[in-house]
Amino acid sequence: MHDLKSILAQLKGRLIVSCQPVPAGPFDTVASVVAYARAAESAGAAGLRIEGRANVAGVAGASRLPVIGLVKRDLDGSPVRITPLLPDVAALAEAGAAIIAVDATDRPRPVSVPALIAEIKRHGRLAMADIATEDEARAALAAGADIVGTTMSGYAGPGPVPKEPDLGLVARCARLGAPVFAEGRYNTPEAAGAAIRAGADAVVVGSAITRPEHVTAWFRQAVETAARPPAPVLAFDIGGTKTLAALVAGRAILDRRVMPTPAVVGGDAWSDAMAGLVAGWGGRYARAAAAVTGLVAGGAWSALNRETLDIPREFPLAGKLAAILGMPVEILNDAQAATWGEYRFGAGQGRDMAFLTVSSGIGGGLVLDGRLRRGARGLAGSLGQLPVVLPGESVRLETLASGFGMARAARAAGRNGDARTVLAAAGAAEAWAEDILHTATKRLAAAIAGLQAIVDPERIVIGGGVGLADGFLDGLLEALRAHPEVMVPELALAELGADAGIIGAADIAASAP
Ligand SMILES: CC(=O)N[C@H](C=O)[C@@H](O)[C@H](O)[C@H](O)COP(=O)(O)O
Repeated sequence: MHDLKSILAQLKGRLIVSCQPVPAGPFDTVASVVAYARAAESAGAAGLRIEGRANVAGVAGASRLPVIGLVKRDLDGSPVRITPLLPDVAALAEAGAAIIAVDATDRPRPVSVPALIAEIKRHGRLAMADIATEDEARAALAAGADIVGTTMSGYAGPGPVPKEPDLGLVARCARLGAPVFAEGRYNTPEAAGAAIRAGADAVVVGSAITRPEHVTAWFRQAVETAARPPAPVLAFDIGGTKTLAALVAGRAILDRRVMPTPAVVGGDAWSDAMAGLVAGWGGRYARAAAAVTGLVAGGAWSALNRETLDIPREFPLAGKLAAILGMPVEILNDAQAATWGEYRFGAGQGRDMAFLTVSSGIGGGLVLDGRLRRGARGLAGSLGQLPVVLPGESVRLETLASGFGMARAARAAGRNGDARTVLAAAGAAEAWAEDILHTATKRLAAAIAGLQAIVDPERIVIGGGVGLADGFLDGLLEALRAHPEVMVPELALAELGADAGIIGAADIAASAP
């Protein structure tokens, strides 16, 4: 009889190694599976996950660790592969599995999940339910499962398999109160540790330890992608007034075309205009990207400021562009794309950095630990949206300190002209303009000091037509003097100018696996 409590106590907070060689590969023998199991045991693993009756019997005879047994079958008429049939349960129990894993996803199957779990219990073994959703976990527990495994997350739906493990599902299942084993794509020690912190009782790791073919492919792909000479990428930059298309290789722009952004975004006329803009470029690129004004999250595009561009709510831009171009299109916010461009090829190379573009509006982005941060809603780094509380009102930083904001202040002072006029007049020591510049830079400096306090980047890169104009950086540095020295960042001017967004977007698409 296998005692749930003592086996779970043995596995609690420990590593379980799944020894499942690539089918028909050089390690797909009982002897190799046993060798993997013994190596895992000698290195301190607390449990093993083994596929197939013969492998389970071999490992049970060679190791003292508890074995999670399963049988994979490819059935006609059902996508369920992990222990879908009742006779396999008996065979695994007889071979020495202490725990038997079954696919417990809500999909067409020959034998119901409750019937499989009852069969496992009948043989006195523990039932591990491999699920993909919290609802499936609830149903399996209600049917008597002893352990929930997040094994099937990412494999039971229609979409592509994600790269990262599903820590959110681990956390949600942990709240159900039953033992949870995190499993599936825990490919690094960091991810495995994160699973325990998310509430997992144990972590099952397979490919990263026992499938050298997979690990080799990960490294090969990373090395070859990094070594590849930059192939041209088609990139769009969709702004409030103009839409730019370019063929980009690394930081070089090979070709470019521009058109006014159509007034109505998303209709047939817009699709035709986008297709027309890149007509004749077919065959010159194999990847595509778009940097856009507004918010981007999960392939959808939304307006952040309806005055800049009136985008239909949650517009499926990635899908629409993919249909026009006939290939997947990476989409991202334009300021975040420019941040990545400056990080890869410009003033922020190789360091934790923030980027701020001060032009008609104010946008921004963050690169931390070599990764562009997009944020849960696509907002990360949007410093222009920072609320500024003034007596009696609350407005956003962008409304006050951007090019439009400075031009508005000039009109209020009875002057004509845009932000550049203000900067030129301030340079000539005209008091009215010095006043406006001082007010704008003072507000921006406060936000920048706040950003330094929150993120503490090594460098903040300033770009945008206003940010790069003569006199602006000096004004900003002057205004920063009012803040404690530790909150005054290292500032640098952007190096890629107006092309930063299109270069950054193209590079993100180029470096995807
Ligand atoms: C979805 C499915 O069939 N998963 C299988 C379940 O046993 C195995 O192929 C996985 O290797 C195992 O879950 C461990 O995951 P990873 O190899 O990602 O560490």
